Amino acid sequence: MANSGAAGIEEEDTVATTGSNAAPRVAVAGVSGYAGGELARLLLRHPRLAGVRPAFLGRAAESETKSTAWLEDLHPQLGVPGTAQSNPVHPFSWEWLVDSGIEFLFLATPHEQSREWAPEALKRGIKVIDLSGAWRLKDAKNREVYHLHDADPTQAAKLQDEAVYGCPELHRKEIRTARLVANPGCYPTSVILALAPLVQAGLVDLSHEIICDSKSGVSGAGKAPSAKTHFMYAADNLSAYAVFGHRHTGELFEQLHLNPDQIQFTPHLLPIPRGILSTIYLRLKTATTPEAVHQILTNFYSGSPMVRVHPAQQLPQIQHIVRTNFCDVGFALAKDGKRLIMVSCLDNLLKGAAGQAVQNLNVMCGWAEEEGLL
Ligand SMILES: NC(=O)C1=CN([C@@H]2O[C@H](COP(=O)(O)OP(=O)(O)OC[C@H]3O[C@@H](n4cnc5c(N)ncnc54)[C@H](OP(=O)(O)O)[C@@H]3O)[C@@H](O)[C@H]2O)C=CC1
Ligand SMILES: CC(=O)N[C@@H](CCC(=O)OP(=O)(O)O)C(=O)O
Repeated sequence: MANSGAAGIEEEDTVATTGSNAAPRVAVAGVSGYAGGELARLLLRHPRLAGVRPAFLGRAAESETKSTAWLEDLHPQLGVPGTAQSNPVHPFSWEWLVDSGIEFLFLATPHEQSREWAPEALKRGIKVIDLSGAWRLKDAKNREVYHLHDADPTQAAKLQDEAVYGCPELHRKEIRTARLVANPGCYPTSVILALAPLVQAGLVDLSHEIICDSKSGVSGAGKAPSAKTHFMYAADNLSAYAVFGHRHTGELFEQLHLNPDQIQFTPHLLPIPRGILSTIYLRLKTATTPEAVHQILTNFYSGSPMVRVHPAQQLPQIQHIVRTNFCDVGFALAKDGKRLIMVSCLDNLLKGAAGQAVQNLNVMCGWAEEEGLL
């Protein structure tokens, strides 16, 4: 799996290895961010990567922000900077990545940067798992919300066709052989995993709009402070935002094969650091029983270790999934057997971002999907 090595490169300037060549060499760009920090934590303790240290990259050397020398300066929870166990952060450089024999590049970077870097990586034979929204949407209309610019639109269109939406529970087979995996958005992961089994089974009465009411902790907005994430606004508060126009709506249309008349999505900012809870209101075409709904969900997720289906009426809670890679899915069915409320919960930085990205790496490498995530 691993490349043969980096001929002519100084030992300390490349990815540090500890002897084994069996593990692939992986790198994280955007490691100073919230999702990048979680990726670093997961990759450093991943059992399959024990022989080869992951590489961590900051911005390019010539960019305005100075790259920090140690990962542990950026994320002190990972250890003490400057010790034998600490990890260097390299300035972003294609030459360095190629010379270091990197095979998988995680992009925990803004959408525009990921749109530019993914083709560059693939050109150099490096597979990409992109955490941004840059490559998730097949329909150009849905993508407009990201205002992406392509240096080579023809090549970008080809790559967009090739990109695989990185929801292993739906696209495991395609992810296995993908070169470019577009990790899903945090909100869409929670909504899609709750709805897909029922929508795919054709059980949902789509003459009634599906209403998705989602609430996210503040880390969903990234580390850059803003008026919205300011303590004085976010604390002791609950607010709806991006009503009728959140950029994640396109992912729901495309992945659930629904149109704007059939599904409505409203996000809310919750005054907690991390976690998402989605409450989804829908109607079934014919009256059914809680046991039948539960059976459909458990059948759908029987081979999916990261989704936990709750028994009827036992609704998931954020406390139970925070700092885990699980998505918990539960439901309550009204007495009429038709009005159904689905509730799903996940950690936006894990199953909603870094954890799902590592899950995708596991699938691409043919490892057990949950490795390094339990
Ligand atoms: N937070 C979340 O819950 C989720 C985030 N995502 C996506 O994951 C990606 C990362 O998110 P998150 O960690 O929250 O974001 P942060 O804002 O916390 O971190 C962004 C990272 O990108 C780097 N960066 C910013 N601009 C550039 C640039 N021009 N070139 C290179 N690097 C750059 C930053 O470096 P520096 O420190 O130098 O500024 C930082 O490392 C985003 O695309 C986001 O949409 C996806 C799902 C959930
Ligand atoms: C609370 C909060 O602000 N959440 C972010 C979404 C999280 C995210 O990063 O999703 P993408 O990867 O699609 O950007 C938002 O609503 O914009």
